[in-house]
Amino acid sequence: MKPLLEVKQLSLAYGDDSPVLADVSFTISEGECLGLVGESGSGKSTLAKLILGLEKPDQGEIILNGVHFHALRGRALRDARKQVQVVFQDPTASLNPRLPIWKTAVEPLENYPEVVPAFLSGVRDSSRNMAAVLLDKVGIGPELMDRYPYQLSGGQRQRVAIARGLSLQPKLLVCDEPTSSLDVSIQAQILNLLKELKDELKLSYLFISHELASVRFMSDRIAVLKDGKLVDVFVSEDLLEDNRHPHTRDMVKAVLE
Ligand SMILES: Nc1ncnc2c1ncn2[C@@H]1O[C@H](COP(=O)(O)OP(=O)(O)OP(=O)(O)O)[C@@H](O)[C@H]1O
Repeated sequence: MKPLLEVKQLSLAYGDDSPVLADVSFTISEGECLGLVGESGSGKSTLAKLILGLEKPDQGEIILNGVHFHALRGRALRDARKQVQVVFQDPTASLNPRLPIWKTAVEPLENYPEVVPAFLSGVRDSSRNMAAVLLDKVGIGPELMDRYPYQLSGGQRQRVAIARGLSLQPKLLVCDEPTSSLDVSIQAQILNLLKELKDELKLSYLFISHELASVRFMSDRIAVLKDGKLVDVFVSEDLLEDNRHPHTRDMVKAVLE
């Protein structure tokens, strides 16, 4: 399958500290979900920030659809940015408390008036109608459209954040611990929703979590990050194989115990 994202020998250190990421390389194909798992502090969120263009690497390259991301400037950078969107861990922090949720859902489309996602083609002239379609995709009915974030449950807020992430019909959605702030009972609903949306909209995901079970459920392949280095990359079905890296085996053991 064609690589959508190529990450090549990425390294980053903050100041004189030891590197947060060292020589990290991987690819994500079109339509693939790559799970990224690692302990707290292993560098997962930093890697996400690099892919989103929020940080610059000291060394290495990020290539999106054949284009070198960090070489881009101006309009070309703006065009590339819309292809990669993100859903963060805490929807309360990522939603504007002063906006009704329908406005938050379509905000990115206001910054990119030229973008017409296929699923919004019939309603592009009305922000409110676009919001209704988007929110419906994530299971938020029109009766909730005018609510503010504080009037929703955590799971509903994360659904709105997902709607916003999808609004520009990105190629890649970076999901950075998208269920970690939610009740266990709600986590499975959000994972199922993300899976359905991935198939429906033919998205690729970088799915980041410290929870092996969620990563295994979501991902086609799994990459294991330890102290800023990728120590293991494998297809999800091979998680329990004998030839896994010792660190991966330790993580599996910890879950089973
Ligand atoms: N802006 C920064 N300045 C200095 N150090 C940083 C900065 N951001 C992250 N770090 C350090 O980089 C390391 C990796 O952090 P990162 O947030 O990427 O890890 P993580 O795997 O996402 O952890 P968690 O699962 O706890 O979110 C940590 O030691 C962190 O303290």
